[in-house]
Amino acid sequence: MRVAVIGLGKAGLPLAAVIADSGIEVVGVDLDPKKCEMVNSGRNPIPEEAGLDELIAKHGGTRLKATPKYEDAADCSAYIVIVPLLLDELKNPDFSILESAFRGVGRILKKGDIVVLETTVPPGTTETLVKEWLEEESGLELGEFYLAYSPERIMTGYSISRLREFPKVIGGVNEESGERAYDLYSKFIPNLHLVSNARTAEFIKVIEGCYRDVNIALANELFKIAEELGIDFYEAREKANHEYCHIHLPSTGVGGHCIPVYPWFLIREMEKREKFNHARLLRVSRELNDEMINYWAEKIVLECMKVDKPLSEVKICIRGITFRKGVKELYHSRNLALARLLVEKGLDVGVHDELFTQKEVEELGLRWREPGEADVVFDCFELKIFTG
Ligand SMILES: NC(=O)c1ccc[n+]([C@@H]2O[C@H](COP(=O)([O-])OP(=O)(O)OC[C@H]3O[C@@H](n4cnc5c(N)ncnc54)[C@H](O)[C@@H]3O)[C@@H](O)[C@H]2O)c1
Ligand SMILES: CC(=O)N[C@@H]1[C@@H](OP(=O)(O)OP(=O)(O)OC[C@H]2O[C@@H](n3ccc(=O)[nH]c3=O)[C@H](O)[C@@H]2O)O[C@H](CO)[C@@H](O)[C@@H]1O
Repeated sequence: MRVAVIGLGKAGLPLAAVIADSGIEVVGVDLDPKKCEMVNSGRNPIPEEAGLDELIAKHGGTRLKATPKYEDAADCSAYIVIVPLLLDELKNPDFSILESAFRGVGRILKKGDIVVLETTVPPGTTETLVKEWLEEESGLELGEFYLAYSPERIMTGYSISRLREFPKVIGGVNEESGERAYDLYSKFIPNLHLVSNARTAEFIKVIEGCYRDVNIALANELFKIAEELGIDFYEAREKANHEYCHIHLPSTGVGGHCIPVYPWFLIREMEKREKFNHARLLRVSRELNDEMINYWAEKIVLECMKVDKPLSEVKICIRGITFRKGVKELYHSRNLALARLLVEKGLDVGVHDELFTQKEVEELGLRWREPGEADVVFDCFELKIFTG
């Protein structure tokens, strides 16, 4: 059998490599021809992913063949789709990338094939939109092909170990699809759980993100209260946490492609159904986390006011602009948003990030500054303000 993985990004490539490493032939379809070339020559385009270098060197171009053309995957019998789903400016899911990927699969779909979606989506997406796109494009009806959903639960940097150890759930749009998808995934995922249906599997992933967002909002709120009361939050947190209490870590807010996005799937769906009160906590948590940059900006300005210079001449350095430490990714980065907010306030802000070069920072429209050349340094990951 041959399996196609559609989308060789931070989530899709580790999955494709793990499937290939289990002995199955994989065709990776990605619109980016440069990425395909790299994979086929055994070079890993995601160097921060532990263990991926070895797998790509071993299977790239042999058991794992990458291509920008869907037609090259026409002789596969299983199609796993993992391309991004972003939010539009009104925070509604923008399905355009997913639609184009499924229409691509629909054009080469054959009787008996199985299709599995892994991208995080609003519950109900697989059984409605995805089914329609595939049926329209292939001329087949569900039953002639099988359709399921299994959320990707990796974390960039730890994806290979997560795929091999972390529990993974899978659910079909009907019973037969669920069973077939379970049999397929059992060949390369050791810790696999079949759930009632695709909608439940979709919900599981979304609520995991909601749990983190709400709990991080709580941690941020408690941090602010602790500061106000003159209490060391971290000391208190360490002693407060036990089996039944897990207070998360405070931050400049929640960034990345995942956690700030998923609550909106439920918020917008409840709004559509006019159930406004069903998603109030989710909405408030989003606001609290996004507003953390205002809290930190105020603290930084107060520190700048202690420097013996006019405020606009105080040299500030924002250290760390990625959405989390160690991952070169700026999507919804609150650290980057904080730097931009301080610039908008007319302050002399430079940034420093060990994952970026000066040129890359300048291309973002920001100034590069070494921490040693600043009067006030804010470390976005340590949440510490230093004076120079
Ligand atoms: N990265 C993570 O930590 C993570 C974790 C869990 C779940 N996910 C899920 O995975 C999804 C994808 O995330 P990612 O981090 O891999 O994104 P990414 O941006 O790293 O990669 C997406 C890849 O898809 C390719 N692509 C785009 N449109 C395509 C199309 N029509 N056909 C084929 N290829 C196409 C792009 O060229 C790119 O290589 C997310 O939306 C999320 O739902 C990601
Ligand atoms: C731990 C984990 O499995 N996570 C994954 C997550 O991965 P991720 O790459 O988005 O990273 P996270 O660590 O979750 O951080 C997100 C943002 O939250 C901030 N944060 C975090 C913890 C905290 O206590 N206080 C905070 O403020 C942090 O700074 C950053 O901005 O999403 C994936 C995609 O769905 C999921 O597989 C999965 O849930």
